[in-house]
Amino acid sequence: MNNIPSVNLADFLSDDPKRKEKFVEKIGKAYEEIGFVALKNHFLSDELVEELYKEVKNFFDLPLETKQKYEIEGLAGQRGYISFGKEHAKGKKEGDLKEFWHFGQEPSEDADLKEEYPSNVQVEELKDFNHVGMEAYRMLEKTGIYVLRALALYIGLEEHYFDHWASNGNSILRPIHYPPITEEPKGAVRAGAHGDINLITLLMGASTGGLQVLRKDGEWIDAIPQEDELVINVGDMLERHTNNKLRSTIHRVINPPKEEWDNPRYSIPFFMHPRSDMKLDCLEECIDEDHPKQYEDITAGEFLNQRLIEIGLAKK
Ligand SMILES: O=C(O)CCC(=O)C(=O)O
Ligand SMILES: [Fe+2]
Repeated sequence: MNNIPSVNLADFLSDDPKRKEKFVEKIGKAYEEIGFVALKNHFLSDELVEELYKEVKNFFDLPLETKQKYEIEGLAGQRGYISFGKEHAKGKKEGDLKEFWHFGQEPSEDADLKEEYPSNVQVEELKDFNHVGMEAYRMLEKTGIYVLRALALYIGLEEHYFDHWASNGNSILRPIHYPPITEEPKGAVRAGAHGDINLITLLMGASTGGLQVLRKDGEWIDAIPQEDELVINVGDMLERHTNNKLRSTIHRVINPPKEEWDNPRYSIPFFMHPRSDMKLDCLEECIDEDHPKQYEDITAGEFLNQRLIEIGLAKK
């Protein structure tokens, strides 16, 4: 059952101001309540999604020694391959039952950010892997910018408030492979309960099931979108910036029942980060007598570094 609200980006892009306004209200309310929506009419074509899955599956099918060539020390897991079991949810000791890849930002010439972002790691064995990944990256970034515009309006900010911070931001596209489960996982799960670090996450592949979201009443519910929908949720950076008005909801990926252990799972989240110098200080629009300021001032870069240490990807 699909328990998360579904919204249609075509409403936001429509010339009819009423449709646009309705989209803003619906997505804003959903993020105050459950923190997740399913989005239709994003900018990823079916062909691109299909090609990306093909490349991603081919990559994870490569021999482990080949994949390990692309696991590069000193990048805090921010680019290239991250091996099985390495990442764990904040506060949990068991590693998640997953291996993954990170594509990072390739900023436009005029953005003056070349020095700041490490280069992407190029997979020699698969000639289309990198360019297909980056094409999807750009379409997800474009989709995310519209979602952030809707949220800016909902909060009472100027519509384009996030544009500068999120375009050429430090976003990450993360294809994940959850391999078949071959032995009793002893406390480990495909993805332990966590909130995402970033502003918003756009997730492809949740239609295969396994993703669960923690509702305010403490109940875990399945979040299973239609095949053509992206699941989009608010992350900790946006929760913090909006002084808890928009919620970064805890979610997890559960292990399947034993008779389905043979089935691998693939999913592809896009973690939309701002530029590192964005201040995440609680917005004045979100502070009043009933909602006093909840967080210390911090930049996106500082917040990310703290969190990468807490989840096992960066060293102190
Ligand atoms: O695999 C999924 O469906 C979700 C993964 C996730 O929540 C994450 O990587 O942050
Ligand atoms: Fe997540």
